[in-house]
Amino acid sequence: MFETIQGEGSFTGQPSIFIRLQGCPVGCSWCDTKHTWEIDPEREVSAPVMLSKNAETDEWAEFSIADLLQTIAENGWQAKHIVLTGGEPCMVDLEPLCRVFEESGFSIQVETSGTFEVLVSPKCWVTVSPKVNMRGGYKVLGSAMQRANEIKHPVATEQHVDDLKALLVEHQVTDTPVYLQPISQKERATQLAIDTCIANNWRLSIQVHKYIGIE
Ligand SMILES: C[S@@+](CC[C@H](N)C(=O)[O-])C[C@H]1O[C@@H](n2cnc3c(N)ncnc32)[C@H](O)[C@@H]1O
Ligand SMILES: Nc1nc2[nH]cc(C(=O)O)c2c(=O)[nH]1
Ligand code: SF4
Ligand SMILES: [Mg+2]
Repeated sequence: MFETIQGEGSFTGQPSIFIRLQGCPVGCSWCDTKHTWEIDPEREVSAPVMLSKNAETDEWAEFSIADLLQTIAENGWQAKHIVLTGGEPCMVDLEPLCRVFEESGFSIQVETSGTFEVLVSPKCWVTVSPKVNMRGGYKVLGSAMQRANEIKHPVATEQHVDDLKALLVEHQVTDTPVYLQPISQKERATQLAIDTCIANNWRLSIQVHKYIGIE
């Protein structure tokens, strides 16, 4: 859990509190958070120890919703926007968490692969980053594509663009904003994303935090 600037998608630039949930079975080869994949019982630590970490780690801790709110208050964090990410946050029913945070005056956003049912509050902003043919064998759910407030697709090859176009047709998505996000700041991927955004009237998401060296 950390406070930073949202670096992706339509909330780019928004001070945000990130809550990174441990665990993801989707298996994207280029995933930039592979340390979140396994929930290894031997890597469990206490909540205070988890919060003291300032580098990527495969350690994890259990937090109650009250613990999360207390952490925000204790740190004096001023952001009013919460980003639930991971790992794959939608392996959990996030609705109770959304409700408590919204009652406390926060807006909520979830970053998901769309491979699990999206259980969130009606007001939660849902960013679906659909995954096609990843190692874990999961498929993007139509219900996630329909619920998406934005679709953010990582690209490095023409195949990634074709995969996205096929998904948009399959799930009849026409009005949702589409972002292309170059995979791992590669120059060719960035050029492909720029050209494809212009050709399709889509938007570009360049993971701003990685260019300015923040979390
Ligand atoms: C690490 S994922 C966690 C949330 C969820 N599992 C998902 O995939 O949306 C957060 C975002 O980072 C994107 N992402 C992961 N690795 C990336 C990389 N190497 N380059 C660009 N985007 C990446 C994902 O597609 C997703 O939009
Ligand atoms: N600054 C910042 N913005 C982000 N937007 C989505 C992220 C993620 O890992 O889900 C992320 C992240 O890790 N850091
Ligand atoms: S679904 Fe998200 S967290 Fe899981 S492997 Fe893919 S990018 Fe990483
Ligand atoms: Mg990230």
